[in-house]
Amino acid sequence: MRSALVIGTGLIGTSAALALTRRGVTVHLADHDPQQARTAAALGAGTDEAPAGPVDLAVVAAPPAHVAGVLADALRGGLARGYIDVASVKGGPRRELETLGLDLSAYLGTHPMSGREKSGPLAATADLFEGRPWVLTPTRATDTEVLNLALELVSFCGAVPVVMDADAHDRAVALVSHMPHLVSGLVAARLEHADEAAVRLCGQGIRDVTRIAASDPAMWIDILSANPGPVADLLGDVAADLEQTVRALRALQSADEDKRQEGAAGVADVLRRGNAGQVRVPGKHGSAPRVYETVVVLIDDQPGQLARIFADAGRAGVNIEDVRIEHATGQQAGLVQLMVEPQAAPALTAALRERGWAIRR
Ligand SMILES: NC(=O)C1=CN([C@@H]2O[C@H](COP(=O)(O)OP(=O)(O)OC[C@H]3O[C@@H](n4cnc5c(N)ncnc54)[C@H](O)[C@@H]3O)[C@@H](O)[C@H]2O)C=CC1
Ligand SMILES: O=C(O)C(=O)Cc1ccc(O)cc1
Repeated sequence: MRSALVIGTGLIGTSAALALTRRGVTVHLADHDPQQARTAAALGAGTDEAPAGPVDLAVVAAPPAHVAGVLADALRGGLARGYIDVASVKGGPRRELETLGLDLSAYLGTHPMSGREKSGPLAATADLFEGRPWVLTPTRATDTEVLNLALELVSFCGAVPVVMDADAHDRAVALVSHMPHLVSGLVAARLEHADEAAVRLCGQGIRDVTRIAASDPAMWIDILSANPGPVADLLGDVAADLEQTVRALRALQSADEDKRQEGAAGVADVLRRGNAGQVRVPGKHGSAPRVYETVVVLIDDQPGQLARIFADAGRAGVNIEDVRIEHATGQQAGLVQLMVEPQAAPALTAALRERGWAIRR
């Protein structure tokens, strides 16, 4: 691929454009808000000048509700040899395009399974898609050339291609992205009017559960509007589980010992099923889930502390697989959780202690 046109230069479009530019592709940037395209160009994602002729690949990265319209205009204008979109839902935009009666052989619906809770070009990074699945939904009518152009883009972005049927994709993302998003929002909503004294006690658990609730509501209304059925079905299942859990907790308040035992069994059941589901969440780079040991280090909230810990871990020959930081409420201190292979944990603990770090259990 030598040239590309990215239409919609927000988080996803600009991230893809940055990755393509780094691989030597000439990238043209367009957005219905020209300021967004100018910002993306200023970040080094390409040029906001229109291409002189058709490009190899047009990448439509506008919100889902606009995808079919933007694609239809691009197809009619003959702007590229191949056309893809990156919208979070795949069935709706394809059906919309089909009703317009266009030849869709040069179009392929795709979805990179990577995002952030921030939007716009300033949140973009060239490595956003690295190691993440990128779903491709070809049909029998899809040109092989277009599929190959999309595979080249996925490879330039360092992502892992996954081929799926569009509707199967929409059911899958309802389960792993859309329904969890709403549940995260529902949990976070309980904090809106909570006492400040309670909110101050927030720890890593609630931070993990509510992180994605910080996303842009406008974008998510678009996504959920394009996939309401599968999300409602799953949320209905969650609601049934919630009702059962509330009944079990009420039983735990009972004076009757048998009722209390029934309640404990009900709560234990939901926790056990949660454990069974959680271990199925893939590890980083989409590999099988791994169980790491956590080494916890107390740090002062000062510049350079993390870099020093990583350097000390590197000197001890230990690879840090993952890292989390928990900030101590109201204090200039934090707890750094270093996730490492279980056999590496004792060596890391010893090496960090020797270098003066305070290790916590
Ligand atoms: N945010 C995320 O985490 C992910 C989003 N996606 C999908 O990527 C697409 C873009 O999302 P983001 O980059 O997050 O949104 P964003 O809000 O950062 O960027 C969207 C851009 O599209 C532009 N735009 C809106 N209507 C347009 C139109 N008619 N023509 C041209 N440009 C138009 C906006 O001005 C904005 O610059 C959406 O379809 C979304 O479903 C896919 C994976 C992850
Ligand atoms: O970060 C997360 O947990 C996400 O779920 C990000 C995300 C958001 C939207 C998408 O279409 C794909 C991925």
